[in-house]
Amino acid sequence: MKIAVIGTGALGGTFATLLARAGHDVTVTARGAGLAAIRADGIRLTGGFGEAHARPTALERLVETPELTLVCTKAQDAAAAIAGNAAVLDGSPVIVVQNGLDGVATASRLLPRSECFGALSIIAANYTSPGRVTITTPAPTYLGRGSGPADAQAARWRDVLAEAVPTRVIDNFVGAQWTKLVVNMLNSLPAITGLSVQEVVDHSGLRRVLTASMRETVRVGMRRGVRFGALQGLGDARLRLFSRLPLALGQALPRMMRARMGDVPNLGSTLQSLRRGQRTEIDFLNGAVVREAGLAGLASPVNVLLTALVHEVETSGSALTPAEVCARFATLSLR
Ligand SMILES: NC(=O)C1=CN([C@@H]2O[C@H](COP(=O)(O)OP(=O)(O)OC[C@H]3O[C@@H](n4cnc5c(N)ncnc54)[C@H](OP(=O)(O)O)[C@@H]3O)[C@@H](O)[C@H]2O)C=CC1
Ligand SMILES: CC(C)(CO)C(=O)C(=O)O
Repeated sequence: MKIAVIGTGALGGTFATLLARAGHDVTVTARGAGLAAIRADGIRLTGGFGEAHARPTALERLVETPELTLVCTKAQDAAAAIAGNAAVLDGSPVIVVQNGLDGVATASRLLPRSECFGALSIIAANYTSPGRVTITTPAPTYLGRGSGPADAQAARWRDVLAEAVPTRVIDNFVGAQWTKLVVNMLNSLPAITGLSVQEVVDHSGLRRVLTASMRETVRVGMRRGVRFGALQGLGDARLRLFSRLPLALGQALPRMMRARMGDVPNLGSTLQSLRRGQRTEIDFLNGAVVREAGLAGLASPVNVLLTALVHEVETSGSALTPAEVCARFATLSLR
């Protein structure tokens, strides 16, 4: 099958390489150093999905309509990346592999004639240098669209992606985006401190802040009328219970996520952007919680501060120590 991947970083590189290994005819779009590296030596993947080397066609923009396209940019780049290829993409099926709440809606707006799906990936992929990706956790990817039951088209694309990585089709994709948003509370503290996700969860003070940010996200979702979708053993009943437990007990959730992640350090995709000197996706992660809280008439002080601290580190270029982070949260009552 002719498959295009737009945005060939950590996840895009993973999908492109493994879909090529499965025998698909893969074209990727990239730019600058990434494009030059892929043209020179293809994409090399190491880690949890094994060793793989693919030599996909690499272009700045697509020139012909693929049978399936995966959009794998960070959320802040998705609109420009899709618009830049809209002339050939509109009318053909697109899967947006992205965290945050907005990916599928952005694609549907820019490609009104396309069927647009979303994929939520629990894979932890580290873009070590242009054209090089290491998988630190080989976890499943969840595919779907809308708030209803999974449909036959989603199941068809699941079958294609499953040739590359473990992929499941899910009901209530919109609710699952919220569940993934709760999981992505794992991203901001590594970006602020420079620590891995595992080190953050292992630090008692940072773990309290992390747990409070997750619980705040669940409370905002509940107030917005969200029914959390099933993802990685999490779902509506479990998350609602998590938001009501005493904070100390709630810390079992990030500990469970950490245990599933294994011990190979996971930087998270947000810290990886900072390490490459790029702006982060934070306004679409913790920032999305702040936006949704505003719409619900709720305060979201933990997510407001986490978003601000990531922007502070983006601007200063200097990480904060765990003690400095805890001091910045000292005046908030974490719950
Ligand atoms: N990495 C991970 O482990 C996981 C990531 N995710 C989510 O997946 C999504 C992708 O993340 P990730 O793979 O880490 O991101 P990366 O930053 O590693 O890769 C994104 C790629 O998109 C490219 N890009 C940006 N704008 C354009 C454009 N206009 N045209 C073409 N290419 C463009 C970037 O190029 P350049 O390098 O030139 O900027 C970069 O190579 C995010 O939403 C992330 O939150 C979800 C689960 C795990
Ligand atoms: C699940 C997690 C934290 C995996 O790294 C992720 O989604 C990310 O890094 O953006």
